[in-house]
Amino acid sequence: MTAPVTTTPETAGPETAVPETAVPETTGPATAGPATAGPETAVLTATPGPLRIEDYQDLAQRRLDDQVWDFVEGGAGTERTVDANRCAFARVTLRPRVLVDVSACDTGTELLGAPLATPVGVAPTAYHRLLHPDGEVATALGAGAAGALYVVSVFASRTLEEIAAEAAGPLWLQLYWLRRREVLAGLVERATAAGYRALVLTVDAPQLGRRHRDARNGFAVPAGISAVNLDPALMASAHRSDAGRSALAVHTAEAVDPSVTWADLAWLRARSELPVVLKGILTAEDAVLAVQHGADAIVVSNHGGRQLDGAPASLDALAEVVDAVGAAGCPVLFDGGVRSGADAFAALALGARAVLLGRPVLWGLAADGAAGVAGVLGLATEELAHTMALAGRPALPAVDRSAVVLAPGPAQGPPQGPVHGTAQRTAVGTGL
Ligand SMILES: Cc1cc2nc3c(=O)[nH]c(=O)nc-3n(C[C@H](O)[C@H](O)[C@H](O)COP(=O)(O)O)c2cc1C
Ligand SMILES: CCCCC(=O)C(=O)O
Repeated sequence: MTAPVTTTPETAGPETAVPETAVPETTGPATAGPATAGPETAVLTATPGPLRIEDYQDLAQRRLDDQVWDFVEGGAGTERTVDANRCAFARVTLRPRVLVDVSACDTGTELLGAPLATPVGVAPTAYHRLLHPDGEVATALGAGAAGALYVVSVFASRTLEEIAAEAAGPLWLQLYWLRRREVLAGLVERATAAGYRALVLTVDAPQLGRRHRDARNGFAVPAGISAVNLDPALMASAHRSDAGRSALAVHTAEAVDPSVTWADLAWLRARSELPVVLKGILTAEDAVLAVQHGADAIVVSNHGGRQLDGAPASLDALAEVVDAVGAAGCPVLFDGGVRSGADAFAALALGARAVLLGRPVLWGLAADGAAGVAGVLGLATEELAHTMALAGRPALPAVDRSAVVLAPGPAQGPPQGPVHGTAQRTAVGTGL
């Protein structure tokens, strides 16, 4: 279990006095020490708060135990799809226009009827109490402070009602198709009553991906943290640690129905008036089927490379899906590998209406609870506005395909050998 967090600044050098703690006021500027100091005065150089989203990753890694770190960072199989998500952003070139009035850049948008201050939102991720004692309530506070959409995971470790009570912005509920339909129906009812505004059905996980890090770690959800919105009887296997296998994989196999098909979507539709969003679409064929089956929105996603290893980078699938739904007017959201406002800009330019952050929000949460979540989302939004200004696109409708070139990717390379626990990933991408 992770202790409540105070942020330890980067060490500035052996002879430099570093304050004990410096809790970042979200992304506030560095407070510099005295500019000059006499020989008898200690030189105080406070290090800046996080300047890039990956700064939160560093802070999070220092706070999390190795197993939780591996659960967050890891992906399926060789993790080549995890890598592909990031590498795709390194193939983006931005095409700036000049002499455009960019004195005010507007990141505001609208999604399924809700106005949003930013098109950068929170992707559904499980068990936030692994990262911070307040769990999803802290995430909701952070998302609300940033004016961002928060998609709550069905595997949340706080109740849907607790989360809703603290949320200042719109909430959507992500669902897996549970074998026990009455549990699924109950969740839909509760979400509707608590004011959630859409149901997001994740369709890329009929089984959990083969996540070698979690299997090696015998990763299980620690006692005291659980998916409290599910029947406790459903949770036993998620807590049982066995060397060589992931308890989450066992639990998913028990809880999630792999036989669900397009035809079942009518059942969900009939249960609720809420819009239904399908998350995990990567092909034009499925995008067309989604529209035909009445999806109100689609999330282009490969689950952060945690499901089908070898699936395309999300960014490479985006234009195909946008083109396929084109005239239907079904909004397309995007996730996978977004680590900066420039990355968000690229996905928006390729046709996404909004982008969701998965791991970065968890880094912010681990680093500094609600303030860390607000910090990550605020930083991404600030960087997006900055990119819009320098690219000469002061509003989101102007962030269109003329603003980017995405060079074709190389065929994905051969596996790069075994994935080791707490492996370091190479940072690549547009990185502001
Ligand atoms: C620790 C972790 C837990 C996740 N849990 C869920 C989940 O419960 N439901 C879901 O649909 N996706 C889940 N995802 C996938 C995210 O919603 C999202 O697709 C992915 O993280 C986006 O990629 P990114 O992490 O590179 O931003 C999870 C991802 C991570 C890293
Ligand atoms: C049983 C937890 C599954 C959550 C999930 O979707 C993920 O870890 O990617």
